[in-house]
Amino acid sequence: MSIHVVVMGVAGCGKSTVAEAIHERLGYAYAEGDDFHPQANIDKMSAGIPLTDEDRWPWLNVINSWMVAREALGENTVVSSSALKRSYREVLAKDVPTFFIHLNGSHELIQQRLSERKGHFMPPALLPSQFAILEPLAPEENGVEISIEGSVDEMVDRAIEALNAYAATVAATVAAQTAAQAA
Ligand SMILES: Nc1ncnc2c1ncn2[C@@H]1O[C@H](COP(=O)(O)OP(=O)(O)O)[C@@H](O)[C@H]1O
Ligand SMILES: O=C(O)[C@H](O)[C@@H](O)[C@H](O)[C@H](O)COP(=O)(O)O
Repeated sequence: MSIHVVVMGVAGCGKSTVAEAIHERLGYAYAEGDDFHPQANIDKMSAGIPLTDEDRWPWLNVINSWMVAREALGENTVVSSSALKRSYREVLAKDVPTFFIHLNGSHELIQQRLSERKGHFMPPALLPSQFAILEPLAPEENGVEISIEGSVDEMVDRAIEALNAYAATVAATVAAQTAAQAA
């Protein structure tokens, strides 16, 4: 069983930064969720208009298909995707065991990091609309929330520690299944 990670949270929380670090440190196949948006979605966000559920379903399905294809190849994956609502996460995790890492921080801190980011289509003015629909992980969802406070290295270390703990539970499950089959 492969491991599939979605790094989630509002625009500017650090998803791409953390997902790339997981790719670099652990070798998981990596995709930037924004790269799967149709041009119409990019145009809409660039114009300062929040996406609707209808805009997001096809995008979420394409990301899910990418993960499902990698699962079939036995690859581990990490993808950045805002995954703001539980219903979005259900689409992302369809037919593939998915671990969500929610990067959480204050509106003020994320606004500041967004306003300093250069060369990105997402206007900082859309941040309130992202917080407005954000549904944090429920206890029964497969994932963890980590703080984005501190340096990039501190944030990445927290994410990798959480992922390693999850990977250990997956390995233990696989070992138990293998032992049961051999018995
Ligand atoms: N812990 C951190 N400390 C300082 N700057 C950060 C930190 N995490 C991310 N950043 C910066 O904040 C901005 C948003 O991060 P990014 O990874 O692009 O977020 P997202 O992919 O969620 O939109 C980027 O300019 C990034 O370099
Ligand atoms: O569902 C959405 O409204 C968008 O996907 C949004 O959440 C995402 O954040 C943008 O694609 C901006 O990209 P960044 O998150 O990288 O800023």
